[in-house]
Amino acid sequence: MTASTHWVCTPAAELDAAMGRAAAARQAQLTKPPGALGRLEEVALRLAAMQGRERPSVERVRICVFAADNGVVEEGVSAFPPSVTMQMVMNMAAGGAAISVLALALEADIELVNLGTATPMSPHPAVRDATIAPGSANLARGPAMTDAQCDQALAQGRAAALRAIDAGAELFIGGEMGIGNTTASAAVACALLEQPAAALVGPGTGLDSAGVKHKQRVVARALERHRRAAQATPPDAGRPAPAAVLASLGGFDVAALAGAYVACAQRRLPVLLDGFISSVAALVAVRLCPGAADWMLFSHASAEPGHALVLQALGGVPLLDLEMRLGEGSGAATAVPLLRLACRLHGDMATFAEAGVKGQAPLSAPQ
Ligand SMILES: O=C(O)c1ccc[n+]([C@@H]2O[C@H](COP(=O)([O-])O)[C@@H](O)[C@H]2O)c1
Ligand SMILES: Cc1cc2nc[nH]c2cc1C
Repeated sequence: MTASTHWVCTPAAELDAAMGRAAAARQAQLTKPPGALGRLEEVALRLAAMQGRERPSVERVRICVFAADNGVVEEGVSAFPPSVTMQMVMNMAAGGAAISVLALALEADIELVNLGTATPMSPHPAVRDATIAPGSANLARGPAMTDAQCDQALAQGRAAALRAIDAGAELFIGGEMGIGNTTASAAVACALLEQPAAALVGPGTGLDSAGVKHKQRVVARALERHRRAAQATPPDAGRPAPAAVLASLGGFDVAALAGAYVACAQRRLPVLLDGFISSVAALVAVRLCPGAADWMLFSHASAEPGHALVLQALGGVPLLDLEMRLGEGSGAATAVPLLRLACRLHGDMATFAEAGVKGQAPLSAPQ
């Protein structure tokens, strides 16, 4: 591990358990049968413990989309060409992408960070240029990133989280745009969860079943290459094993998301995870910094089949299942209104005493 990446091992902040209890006490007074608002209640209590406020709020949302290309696309693992990555970032900057529309509708801040596309991107005032390289290398044939590139991507994620905190964000959503990144994400998840390629590889942007089979073979080859390389090279004593997996099999966007999630957890900013790629990055974050798990909320179940296994490993049950599989942070953005409603209900409902409603304690059966 380079000195510049020691920060990923700094423990996450602790939740404010006392505030969680205070919020639970308030929730018990609200004019409803206990538990009747279901998981909206749990969300409000978790946010209270994260934000250290009895009445949490997620009005100020920061969405940060990390864009990067993936050299593994030369193996024919995506239904779309890599040029789409750059074109979609321009579309996001122009307001035409799904995440642009969602951010506007939610009045959320959106930041676009270019970590390196295969097709050169013209400078744009709405796109932060943080180019590391014109995409990662082909992970089926060699490491996707050098350790230095991986550390740079992690640091870009951290910098984005710190900017969100400086801007007063109450909730962080990380999104990504990168043709080929479901291959990189599946490879990272297979290595971390010790699963075969078939358990985590899916159609991504829309491969047919023959395409998925081919993609599985490519990931299996990458895992074998990674295994041999790890055996041949003694592990860098200072480098955490998950960071080595990330550099070998990941992508710049996955690394930046992982860095952002770790930094949010260290600085007390709640994170709302998105779909498959975001959740694999969250798995990396938790393996680097176990306490990061406390700061994560789960928005939706992606239609990408591998997502279920990653969610299971994270112990997360998503709020929504809308069969979305877009990425960009779009599933997380779609769940923001639910989080806002959970906070409003928790903060603004009357208590039994305020409303003069009797029967706060459940009636006991007559003796
Ligand atoms: O977030 C998800 O669950 C998700 C599932 C499938 C595809 N994607 C998006 O599709 C792109 C990657 O797909 P692919 O097939 O090129 O690996 C990338 O830009 C992702 O944002 C995203
Ligand atoms: C058009 C398009 C938009 C996307 N957004 C996220 N991933 C994407 C992949 C494609 C192909």
